[in-house]
Amino acid sequence: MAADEASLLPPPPPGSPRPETREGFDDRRDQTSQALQVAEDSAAAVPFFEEETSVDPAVSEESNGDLLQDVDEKPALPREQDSISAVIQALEEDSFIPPDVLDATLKGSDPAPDLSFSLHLLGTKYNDLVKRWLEKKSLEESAAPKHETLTRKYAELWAERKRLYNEVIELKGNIRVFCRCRPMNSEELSKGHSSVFEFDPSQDSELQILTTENSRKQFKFDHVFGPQDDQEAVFAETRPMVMSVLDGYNACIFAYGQTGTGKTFTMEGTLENRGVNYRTLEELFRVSEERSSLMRYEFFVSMLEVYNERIRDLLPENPNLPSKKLEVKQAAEGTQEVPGLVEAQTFSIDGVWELLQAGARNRSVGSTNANELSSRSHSLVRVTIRGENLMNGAKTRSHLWLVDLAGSERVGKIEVEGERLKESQFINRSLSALGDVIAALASKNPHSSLGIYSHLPFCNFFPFICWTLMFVQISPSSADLGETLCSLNFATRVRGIEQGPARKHADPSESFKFKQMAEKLRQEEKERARLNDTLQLLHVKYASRENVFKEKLRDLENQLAEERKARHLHQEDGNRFHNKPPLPPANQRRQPLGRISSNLPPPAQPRGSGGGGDWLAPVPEKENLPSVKRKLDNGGGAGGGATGKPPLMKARRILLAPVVRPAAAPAAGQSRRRASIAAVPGGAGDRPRARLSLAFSREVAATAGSVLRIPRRRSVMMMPLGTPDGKAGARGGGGGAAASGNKFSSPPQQGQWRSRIPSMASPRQRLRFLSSPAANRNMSSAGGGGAAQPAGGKLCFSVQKRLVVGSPLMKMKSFASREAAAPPSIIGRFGSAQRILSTNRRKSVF
Ligand SMILES: Nc1ncnc2c1ncn2[C@@H]1O[C@H](COP(=O)(O)OP(=O)(O)OP(=O)(O)O)[C@@H](O)[C@H]1O
Repeated sequence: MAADEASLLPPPPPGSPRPETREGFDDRRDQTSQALQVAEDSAAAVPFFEEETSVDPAVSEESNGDLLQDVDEKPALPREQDSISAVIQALEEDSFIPPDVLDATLKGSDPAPDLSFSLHLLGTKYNDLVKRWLEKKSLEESAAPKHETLTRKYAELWAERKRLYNEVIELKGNIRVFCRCRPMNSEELSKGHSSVFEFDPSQDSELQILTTENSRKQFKFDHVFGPQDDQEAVFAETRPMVMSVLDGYNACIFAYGQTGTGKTFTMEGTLENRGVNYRTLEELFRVSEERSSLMRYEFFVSMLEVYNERIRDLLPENPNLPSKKLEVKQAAEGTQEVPGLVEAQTFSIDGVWELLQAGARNRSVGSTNANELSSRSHSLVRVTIRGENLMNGAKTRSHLWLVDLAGSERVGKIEVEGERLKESQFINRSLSALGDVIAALASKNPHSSLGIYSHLPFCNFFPFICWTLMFVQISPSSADLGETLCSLNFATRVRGIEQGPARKHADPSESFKFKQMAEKLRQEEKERARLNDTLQLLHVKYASRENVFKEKLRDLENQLAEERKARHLHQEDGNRFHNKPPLPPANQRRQPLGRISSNLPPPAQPRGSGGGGDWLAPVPEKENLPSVKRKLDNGGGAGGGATGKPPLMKARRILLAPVVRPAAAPAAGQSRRRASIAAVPGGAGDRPRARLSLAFSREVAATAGSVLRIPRRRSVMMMPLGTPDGKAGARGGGGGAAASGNKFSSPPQQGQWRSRIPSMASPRQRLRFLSSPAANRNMSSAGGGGAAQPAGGKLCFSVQKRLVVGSPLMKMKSFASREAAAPPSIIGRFGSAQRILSTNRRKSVF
């Protein structure tokens, strides 16, 4: 046995009998190997392994733990024979063999030590297998949810990447224009032509054309490739756009330019310098391989040629048969199709080059003076990509058009005639149509171009194309300057059309200016909206307030009407006052004038020669009506003839009844405006005093529609109108003169009056009480004992109150003009309102 073979055997356990001879050892090794093989085979065959997918990891771990626990708990078997039985039983039951049982197989004097050793080895191996299997199963099951989460996340990220990628492509522009200038060829150099192409590689989107010796014309494109840029550099810029085709977007790359400027070189290239077509397919295969775990792609290549407005298949199934005529038709789902066009499926990049070359060989080529190998047809390669998402089953189908257009040179330059002239005309017409189609595409109404340019089939596909890349190929030679400028102008037009309102290539400073303007406009719009809202709110507020005011006005008018009505009734009642003036019902005493008027005395008889008798006659209307005023002027003036003064002005409110006013505040629902005059016994001194308590409500209607706010309650203390000797004798009109003198010349004191008279139910009761001897006694004692009593126990005074609203000075001036000699006495002032006592109107109260 070789040494290395011996090293493969496991070391025998300590204490185990070892064979002495090489032969014995070899036999034992063979037996062990056979036993191991049998054990492994049996382990592979037992259902234990087949059931692995149905075992719960928690349960398996638990059972594993139980097994190990059982091992610990089982007592060591003393006898070797028993241990062998235990091992065999464990194997039969597919359970873990306890290590001590295994060890026991080697102990003692076994008649077959090799068998014991083999059994031990087998058991150990078996235990290892069970342990590994359990670990593997546990790992698999714990990783399963993670695997699912990761797969889902991957799918989400992939979808997001796809969206962002295509968004970037869109932001870069749906139509991009690259310019490529080929190097000067030997013929041009030999003829001594100079290069008109100027290009700074650091400014890779600008080029300049020397139009004359001193002037240049600048052009800007998405990218400019100079003569030194190779095919790889060109494709590096193209690659990002190609990728979106795999995401299900249609795309188109076409080369445009004068004959011999390198269109075919850019698109097809050569074996050494493969062009865009080959590199694109190569890239598509590479990426599809990358995505193979998520997507499955199928690629189909078609090649066709448009020659003199006829479509020809460049990959016919049988090249020997004449090519059939193809047409672009609209499919049922609205897409454009070319029925009958061969679609060659390609499974790898290996066969693509051959395929492209075969198609290129079938192109209609001719020879002109401009370029011997110039193609007089448009060559189109269509790559169809069918994709299927392996996770959700979503399917996509997209086309990539790779177009090598015919030379764009003007007919006049090429000296052709006959068939060649016809070709040139077709070419020029189709190229001019291409511009129109692109313009329609850029004007966001690409469907308008459908069907009108069937001679350029890929134009019909433009509406379904997500993005387009145009290579404008130019020659650097001064001999081709005219054609170069034409091509560049056309490309500029294509790019300019696309730029329009698009998002790219806007001047940064201009865009910043526009952004600022837009921001300002937005702010102004916001402000305008805010002001509008405020205005609306004010309108609403104004409308609600107007309603409130209208309501108030209506209330006031109602009150005024009630007052008029009450006054009218009270004046009628006044005619019967000598008997018992009736009080209006409590609910009609809300208005102060109603209350006052309810106590009107009976009309006084004319006294004296003044004959002012009729001024006290019941006035049907308000006292400040013009008719009344005239009456007052005539009668009152005469009545007050003792002074001979004309009345100051119309009185608005007249209080005639002496009212004992309780100190308590008016109950809710009572009149808001009250005026009362109470004649009460005076204080110390021999002069009887009458206290006039004038209480005003908070609001006094000064004029219709205006409300004057005054303090809720005021009491005005006034001197009584009795005679200095204490006789408050009855006075007629002439008595007015006495009362108008110094009785009210000094401003009255203001103070709080507290009634010492028992509260009476009604003014009439109070009046009776005041007239009674008991009251006189009562008042006399209250007044200091020494006070003279009113004659006959009767109280007689005259008072007139006037409410003047407005500036006191103005009113005074007004009074002065009419009554210069006797200014009215102001007995109370509440804000801009004054209470004035005048003597030109008097009423006697008993
Ligand atoms: N960038 C370039 N670098 C090197 N050689 C170039 C380049 N561009 C064009 N050429 C060479 O110029 C010649 C004319 O090119 P090509 O045939 O591609 O022009 P074309 O525009 O396709 O002409 P046509 O309109 O006749 O098809 C070819 O020999 C080509 O190898």
